[in-house]
Amino acid sequence: MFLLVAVIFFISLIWFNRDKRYLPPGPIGLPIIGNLPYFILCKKEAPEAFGNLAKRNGPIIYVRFGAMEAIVLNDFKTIQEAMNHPDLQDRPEQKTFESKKIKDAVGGKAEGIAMASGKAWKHQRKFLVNTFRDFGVGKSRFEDSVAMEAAAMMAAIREKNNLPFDPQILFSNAFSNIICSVTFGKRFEYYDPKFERLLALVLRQFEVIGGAAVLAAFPILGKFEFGPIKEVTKNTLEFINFFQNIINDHKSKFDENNINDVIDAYMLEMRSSEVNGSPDPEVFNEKNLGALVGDLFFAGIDSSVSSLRWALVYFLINPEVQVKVQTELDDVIGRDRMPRWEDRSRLPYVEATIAEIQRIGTVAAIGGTHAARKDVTFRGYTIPKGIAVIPNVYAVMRNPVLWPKPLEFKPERFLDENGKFTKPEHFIPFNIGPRKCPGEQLAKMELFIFLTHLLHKFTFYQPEDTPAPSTDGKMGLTFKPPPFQVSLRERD
Ligand code: HEM
Repeated sequence: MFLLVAVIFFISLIWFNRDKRYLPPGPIGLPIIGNLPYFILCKKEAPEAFGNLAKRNGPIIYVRFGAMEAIVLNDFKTIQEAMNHPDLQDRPEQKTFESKKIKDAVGGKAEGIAMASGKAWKHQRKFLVNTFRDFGVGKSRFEDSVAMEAAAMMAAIREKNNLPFDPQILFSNAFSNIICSVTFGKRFEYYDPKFERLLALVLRQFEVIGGAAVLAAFPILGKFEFGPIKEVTKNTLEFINFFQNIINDHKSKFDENNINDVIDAYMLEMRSSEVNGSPDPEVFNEKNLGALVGDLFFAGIDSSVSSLRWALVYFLINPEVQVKVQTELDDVIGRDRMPRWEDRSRLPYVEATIAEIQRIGTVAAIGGTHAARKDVTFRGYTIPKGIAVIPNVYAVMRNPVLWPKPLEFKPERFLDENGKFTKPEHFIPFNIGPRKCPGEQLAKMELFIFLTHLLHKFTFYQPEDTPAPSTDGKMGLTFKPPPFQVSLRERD
C-alpha cells in the first residue's frame, strides 16, 4: 500500500512539473499546491523569498501556487526589458473578485485600469493620464489642496496632546481625502461617520486581500466563499454601494461646462462616446467608471500611507537624518513660511532622503503584476499567455551591487560629489514601462509636502519605554512597516 501511494505521489510530482521544459527554473512544486510549502516554511515575505530563489536559480524564476503560475524577474535589466515589452502589458485574470454577488451588483464584469487588460486598459489609462494633466494633478496648481490636507492632519496630530500615537489612521485620513478630492471633488472631516466607515473598510480590505488572493489561487476553495474571500466580497459590495451613491449624485448634477473631478470628466467621455461612437462606448460606461473609482482608492492610498510610515520608522532609528533634513529646511526656507513644491530643487538632502525612504521601504515591492497577451519568448524561455509576470522591485532596490550596504539608511547615496540630488536608472519605485504608476507625480508631491511640512513643525522621536520600530516589512497590498508608536515635540 505504502509503495502504491509513493508511486502515485512521484508520478503526480512528475506530471505536475511536466511542462517546465521551456519555463525558467524554479523550485520543484508539489501536486496541486505547487510551491506554497516553500513560502510557508521559509518564513520570509514573498519578495525576499523570491530573491533567495533567484540566488540559486538565476534572475528569472518560475513558481506556482495552486492554479496561479508566475514568472518572477529579479534583476533590473530583466525587469526593464520585460516591463517595456509590448506583449507583457496585460494583467493576469483576477480570481479574488470573481464572486457572483459582485457581478450581480455591478451588472456584469467591470474593468477599471489597475486590473484591466487590452483595450479597456489602454483607453481608460489614456483618459486618466489626460485628466490628471488637465486638472494639474501633481503640478504646482494642485499643491494647495495637498498642503491644506497636510495642515488638517497636523491639526489632528496636535489634538493628541503630545501623547504617543500610531500614525496609520491619521495618514490614511489625509491620503484618502486627497483621493476623494481628485475623484469626486469632496473631502471629509476626519470624524465624519461616513468617512470613518469608508476608511475602516479601506484599511480592512488592505488587510484581508492578500489572504483572499492566496485562497483564490485554489479554485475549489475559492468557490466556497469563506474566510477572507467572503470578507473581500462583503467589503467590495459596500464599496460599490458607496461609490454608486456618489456617481448617482454626480449624474443628477452633471454640467458639461463645469467639469471638476475625475467622475465628471469620465461622464463627459461617456457622453461623447454615446454621441460619436468615440472613444469606444464598450469601454466608457458606468460599470467601468465604478471600477476606476475603486482603483484610485486601492492604488492611491495605501502606497502613500506606507511610504510616510516608513519615513517615520527610519527617522526614529536614524534621528541624525531627521536633524539634517530640518537643518536644510531651516537654511533654505527659513522658519517664517512653509516649504513649497517649487523649493525642491534647492533641497537636495530632502530629495535624497525621500528617495532613500522609497528605496529601502519599497512599498510596491513586487511592483505591479503583469501578464502575457500571447505566448512570448523571453531570454530563451517561454512566458505562456496569461501567466503572471512579477517584477521583484524589492530585489533590485536591495541588490548590494547596485546599492552598497543596502540595509543601511543612507540618503547620501542619492547625492553626487557636488552635493546635487541624483538618481540612477535602476531606482524604480513606481516601476517602469507603459504601465508604470500614473499617480507618480501626485505621489511625489504628497511625499514632499507632507514630509517637509511635518518636519518643519515637529520633531519625531521614539516614545520612552517602547522598543525601536521594526524594519521587517510585511506584505499586504503594499510592503509596509508593522504598527508602531511615535512621539513628537513641536519645533520653535
Ligand atoms: C508612493 C506612492 C506610490 C507608489 C510607490 C506607486 C507604485 C505603483 C506601481 C509599482 C504600480 C504598478 C505599475 C505596473 O503595473 O507596472 C502602480 C500602479 C498604479 N498606480 Fe501607483 N503608486 C503610488 C501612488 C499612487 C497614487 C497616489 C495614485 C493615484 C492617484 C496611483 C495610481 C495608480 C494606478 C491607477 C495604477 C494602475 C496603473 C495601470 O494598471 O496601468 N498610485 N503604482
